[in-house]
Amino acid sequence: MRVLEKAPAKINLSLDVLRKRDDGFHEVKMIMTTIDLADRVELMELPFNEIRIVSHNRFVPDDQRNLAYQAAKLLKDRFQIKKGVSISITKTIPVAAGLAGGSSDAAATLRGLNRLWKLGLTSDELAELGTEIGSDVAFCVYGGTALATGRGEIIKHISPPPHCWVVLAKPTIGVSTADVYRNLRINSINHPDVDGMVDAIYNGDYTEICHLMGNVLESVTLHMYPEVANIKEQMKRFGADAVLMSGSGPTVFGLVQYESRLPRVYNGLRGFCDQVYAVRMLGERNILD
Ligand SMILES: C[C@](O)(CO)[C@H](O)COP(=O)(O)OP(=O)(O)OC[C@H]1O[C@@H](n2ccc(N)nc2=O)[C@H](O)[C@@H]1O
Ligand SMILES: Nc1ncnc2c1ncn2[C@@H]1O[C@H](COP(=O)(O)OP(=O)(O)OP(=O)(O)O)[C@@H](O)[C@H]1O
Repeated sequence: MRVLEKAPAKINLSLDVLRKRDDGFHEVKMIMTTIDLADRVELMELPFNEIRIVSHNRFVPDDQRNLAYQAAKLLKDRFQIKKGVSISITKTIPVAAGLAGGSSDAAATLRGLNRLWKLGLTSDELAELGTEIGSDVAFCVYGGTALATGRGEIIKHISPPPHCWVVLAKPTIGVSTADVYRNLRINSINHPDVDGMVDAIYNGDYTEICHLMGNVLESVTLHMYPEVANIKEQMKRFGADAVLMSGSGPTVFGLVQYESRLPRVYNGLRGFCDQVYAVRMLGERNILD
């Protein structure tokens, strides 16, 4: 039997860090939403008891370091599954980009194996398991739009943002999330208004959403990699309505309300950045059901 799952990327419309916790993680308060840029995860039963990763992307590990492998191993161990599976990952989401590509592949693997192995787990149970793999995995199990707190695993679903385009530009560098959190100066943070953003989304107020976009990790990554600041500037110059770095970066995204404005932003960025995408938001819940 064969199961296919879509694994979409996320962006953070707002990302605040409240404090460093005793377990080394940071307490966050952020708004995540799914976008229409997705990997494809294909799961196939194997006639022997092994987890096999197939990926033709040289930046993606094909062993136990792969988050999709870890998802399969977790389910096998927890539910004593003695079956093998081949996990084929077709990457579209850029790697180490701040778009939760690996987390979404892991979440897709959890959803897909739940079907393949007929485990009967709920989305909430899958999200709880996903938290053992990484902080972004719980959100990726559901997709949609959410306010995420704790270390990112406490998910409160909220209404989708109004329809608009998202232009993404990924500089050639890859960023380590752990490095970015480590270099964050907690005491000099300029906190974004995350609750205001929840209200703006609820009210479908596009202008206010643009106005309130903020990410406290930006200061760290922009300091480490000045080219990210340059891409932000260019995206603004080419006419995006609002521009922000996603997650720990280095991908920069810009919101564009009117399709007529899209070519100027997209083509402008293509001039000096290899990986540029123009996609829609997929903020509704149950897009992955
Ligand atoms: C930046 C974001 O992508 C925003 O959505 C997430 O906060 C990061 O989520 P992630 O990549 O799934 O992160 P994890 O794999 O859980 O953690 C990677 C590393 O980032 C740091 N980390 C992560 C999440 C968090 N709330 N506090 C942290 O300090 C920790 O050093 C951790 O070792
Ligand atoms: N399925 C996977 N796809 C991509 N990278 C993976 C995968 N599994 C493990 N990795 C490893 O994880 C690292 C981070 O990749 P990923 O694309 O998940 O980062 P990210 O988008 O910054 O994640 P996040 O936004 O959750 O912090 C990569 O350098 C890679 O070695």
